[in-house]
This record gives sequence, C-alpha cells and structure tokens, in this order.
Amino acid sequence: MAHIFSLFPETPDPYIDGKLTSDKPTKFPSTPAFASMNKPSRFEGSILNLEYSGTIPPSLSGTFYRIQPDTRFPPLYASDIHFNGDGAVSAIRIHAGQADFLHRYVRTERYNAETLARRALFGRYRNPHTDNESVKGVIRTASNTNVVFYRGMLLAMKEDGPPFAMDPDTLETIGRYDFEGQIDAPTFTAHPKFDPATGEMVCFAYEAGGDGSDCSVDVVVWTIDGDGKKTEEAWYKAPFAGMIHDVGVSENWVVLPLTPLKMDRGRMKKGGNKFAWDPEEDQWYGVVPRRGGRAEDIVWFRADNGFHGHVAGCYELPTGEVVFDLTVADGNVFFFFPPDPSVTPGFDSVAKRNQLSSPTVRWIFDPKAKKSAVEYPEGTVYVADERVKPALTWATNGEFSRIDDRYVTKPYRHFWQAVVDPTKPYDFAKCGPPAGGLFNTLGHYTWSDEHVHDGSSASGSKAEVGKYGLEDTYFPGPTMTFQEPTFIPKEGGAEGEGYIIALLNHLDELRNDVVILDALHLSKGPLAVIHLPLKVKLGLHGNWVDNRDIEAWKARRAEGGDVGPVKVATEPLPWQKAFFAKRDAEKTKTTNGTDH
Ligand SMILES: C=Cc1ccc(O)c(OC)c1
Ligand SMILES: [Fe+2]
Repeated sequence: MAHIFSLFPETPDPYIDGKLTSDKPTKFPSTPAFASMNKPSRFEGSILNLEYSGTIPPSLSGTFYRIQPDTRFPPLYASDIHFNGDGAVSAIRIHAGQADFLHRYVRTERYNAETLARRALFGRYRNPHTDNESVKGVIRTASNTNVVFYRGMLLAMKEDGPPFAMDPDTLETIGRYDFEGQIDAPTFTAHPKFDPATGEMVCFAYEAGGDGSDCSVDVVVWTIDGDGKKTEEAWYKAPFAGMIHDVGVSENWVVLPLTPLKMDRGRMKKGGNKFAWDPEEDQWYGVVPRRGGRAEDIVWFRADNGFHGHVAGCYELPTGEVVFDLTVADGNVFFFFPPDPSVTPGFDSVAKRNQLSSPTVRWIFDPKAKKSAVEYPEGTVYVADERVKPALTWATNGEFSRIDDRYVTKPYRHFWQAVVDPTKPYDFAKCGPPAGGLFNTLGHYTWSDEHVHDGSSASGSKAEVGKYGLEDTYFPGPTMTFQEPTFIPKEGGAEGEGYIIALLNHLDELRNDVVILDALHLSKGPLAVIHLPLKVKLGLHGNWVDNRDIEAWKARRAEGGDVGPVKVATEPLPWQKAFFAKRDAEKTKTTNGTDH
C-alpha cells in the first residue's frame, strides 16, 4: 500500500545548484547535516518532573546548561553545516531527586531578523558575502557553541561574534553583552577560562582586528577580574588567519592553539568556505603572559601538522615550563572544511575522516625559549627558533576533554572524554552512520604519579596503571553515543570526587537521555538516567551551575541588589557603525546624483 504521503503531488526541490530559490520552502535539505540525530528540532518548551531510572543523588541541586546548533529555517545553501545552526539552550534543573527541563533559543540579532522574515537570511557559515542584502551590517553570530554562567547571567557564545546574555532562570535573552562597554571586539571565544584561585575570567578572540569576517590575523587576550572589571588587554599577530578554538591557562601563561584551518578572503568573496584545512601547514601554539602582555611577548611554537581538539589541563612546572594537554587528531576532523584545491591541490581529507586517531597530547613549552621576529605581510610574528614535539602521546582516542574545573591553572590528575571505541559493537542496521562521530563510550583518565607534577601520589594500588595512567570507561550499548561529559564537583571533595553528567543519544529511537555517573567510577554505569521524551540534537558544550550560585547572584542582580540587573550593550559595535556610515555616505552620494 502506498504510504499516505506519497499521494501528495511531488513538491519541487527548492534548491537549484545548491541555492535556495523559494521564499517559502517547505522542507530542509535531505543531507546528513539535517538528518538523523541532527534533524532540526526547532522547538522551545519545558517539562516538569522528567521520568528517570535509578537514583538522582539527593544532594545534587543545580542546573546543567548545554547548547546545540539548531537551524530554524531551511538554509540558503543546501550544503549548509551543523555549526551554522541557531543556538538553542537546554537547562536540566535538578533538585531534591527530581529533574525539570527547559529549552529555548538564544535571541541573537540573527534570530530576530530571521523571525521577522520567517525565513533564512544569513548564508554560509561565517561568510557574510553569502547573506541576503537586508541583513548586511547585522551581527551574524548564531551563539551556538558554549553557555557559561558569568556573574549571574548565562552567556551564550560562538567564536565569530560577541556573547549574548540570558536569564539563567527563564532562558530569556537579555541582549548582547559587552562587559558594560569594556569589550567591543567583533569576535569572542566560546571557551573562556575561570581561574579558581583569583576569580578572574581569561578570554580571547581571534579574527579580532576588523569586522570579524575579514580574515584578520589579530588575536586579543583579556582578563576580567572577579568584579567584572577588565584588567588586561593585549593584542598579538598570528602567522595566518586560522582557527583558535580552545585555550590553556596556567598561573602565569596563556596557550593559544592555532589550528591549520585557514581563512581566505578571496574564497569567501566567491561564496566559498570560511575555512580550508591545510594538510601542509604546521600546528602552532602561541604562548603569552597573563599579565602585562605586549605584542612582542608572544612566542609561537611550531609542530608538525595536526588538528586541535579540546584542552584538558594547563599548568606550570617548578622549572617555569608550561604543561599543556589537549587532544590532537592526525588529520582534518572538520571534513566540511576540506583543503582548498587552489592552495593544496590533490588532497582529499574526506576519505580519511573515519580513520582519524585523536590521542591526548602533552606539550611542554618554555615561555622563555629563544625566538626570532619574522616579518609577515600583516605584521611581525615572534617564532620560537626550535620546533616542538609532544612530550607524550596517550592513545585515549576521545574528544571533549573536561576536568574538575577547580583545577584550571593547576596540576591535575583526572580528565574525562567522550571516547570512540571501534572495538565495541555498533548496530549500523538500526542506527545508520553515527551522526557527529562514534562517541560510544565515556572515558575517565587518571594520570599516573610520574605525570602529575604536584608532588602528590595517588592513593590505592598502582597495579593497573598503564603507560600514562588509568582508564575507566562506560559503554552503554550498540545504539548509543555520548555528547560532552561535564564534571560536577562534590562539595569539599578532593579532585575528581563528584559526578559526570552528559547527554546520551539514542541513535535508533532519535531521543536523548541525560546520564549521571560517579565521576571516579564510570565503569559502574549510571547512578541515574533521566529520560527526555524527545530528541534535542547533537550539542557542543555545557556547564553545571550550583543552585546556591544561581540564587546568590539572583539576589545580587535584583533591583536594589549590590550589583543590579544585567546591563547589555546599548550601541552598535564599532565595525557596525563604520559599515552603516559607509553605506549611508554611498546612498547620499547616489541619491544626490553627485556621480553625474
Ligand atoms: C567544536 C568546535 C567549533 C568551532 C567553531 C564553531 O563555529 C563551532 O560551532 C558550533 C564549533
Ligand atoms: Fe569547543
């Protein structure tokens, strides 16, 4: 019998040569970027008392915030990618052994413009040359990569634009946040780091010198103190306009991993990709001082080609050297940014996609290393004379490293990852290709004593310690994958004592659960599995916020509180003012007929 839908007349494909040709498209492209676990969810809503199995630890009281890209309207280009979707935030609120759910989009400028038009107006990922004329000059960030609790607000962040502030209770968007006028750069990282010793936020931006879409090589690093005051701002030149996604922060240094994913203005103007993988380029690490940095204080270390994942820990040795741990894959993880044949002909990074390995790599940098000033077209770049090699490579094969954030800047022993274990069964028949990667396992890694440089030693037996440390994993079954694991500290507990919370993807049912595990004993399996009755989507990053912090800040942010309500940006960014001034000048010129 014919399926009932097949009785409808065939609707014409709204995409011709990959471009959207209809004002009222009725369907998303049928590409993997919009299918399976990544089919747009597009809802907002709330659920009280989610179902769950097991026991939610009664002491847990707080909210797990996480964010996902979730495209709202059929995109202007059929080849659109997951990373271009609108930011949608989930709040999993846990209290007294129960869990509630709230899910809302970030009202960015992009969101508001597209809502008015009821259709997509912004084109390809970070390429304004592909946008509808009506939105030129509008901040185009989708705020879809991280959601961070900062001084009583939630900041939704994506590295191509400024953060947007949301109410942690209602997830209502308050507006664009410019740190009360202190930061007016066009871009801002999605990975700020908080120093638990000082209460400072260390943050940075790349492609920061111009309008945020012009492939600038300028990198800026800021410190905001615990009272919200900007105390440091230092500008540096990178050797090329490439991606700097995550960052390492130690007591005195900041490490900026520059990935060989390169921007190109010419390619962008032709409507092409923002980034292209350069398999012939080095990976670079810029090391800068946390305090009093000047342009000439950066040291750029070069190493053989590699693809940076997320940072685990970063800290200093008694010698003053900086330990920096992150995953580094041996090829292009972002298959949607392939090599540009006009730059590196003959490379096909898509073919290698499913054979990449992604170990945890430790680098040890000497910030005082001998360096040379090298003249590049866009400025002087300070390059270490000696190339660097990994101090060690631990074959963890994961991504989304997280630590106990109370150990940011300090020697640490534990980290967690979403792990790819290809030796485990996978039900391809039920699930198809695993959207977002086969992260079928959660991993907890414990560095062995000789690799923890704080003079302490692990309690208990060392019998199981392998080459670099212990591995403790949880594999739930052949139809499931994980999103990023987030650590929840136990009050007063030692490093690693607490819980891991993560989204679980049911690839067969297209539904999500939220799992809570004992962080130091993943292999025992979840303490609780909270069941969402629906699919959210594949997300990026999340953070746990203790209810006491939320409540304390609510009081401080109240009218009459000691800090007062969040003050969002009131003026356009400098690049927008320049853009509108130029456009107005051009309009006046043509309407006055001064050209004739
Ligand atoms: C995971 C990395 C990453 C890097 C850049 C992005 O724009 C992004 O958007 C979701 C994600
Ligand atoms: Fe990230």
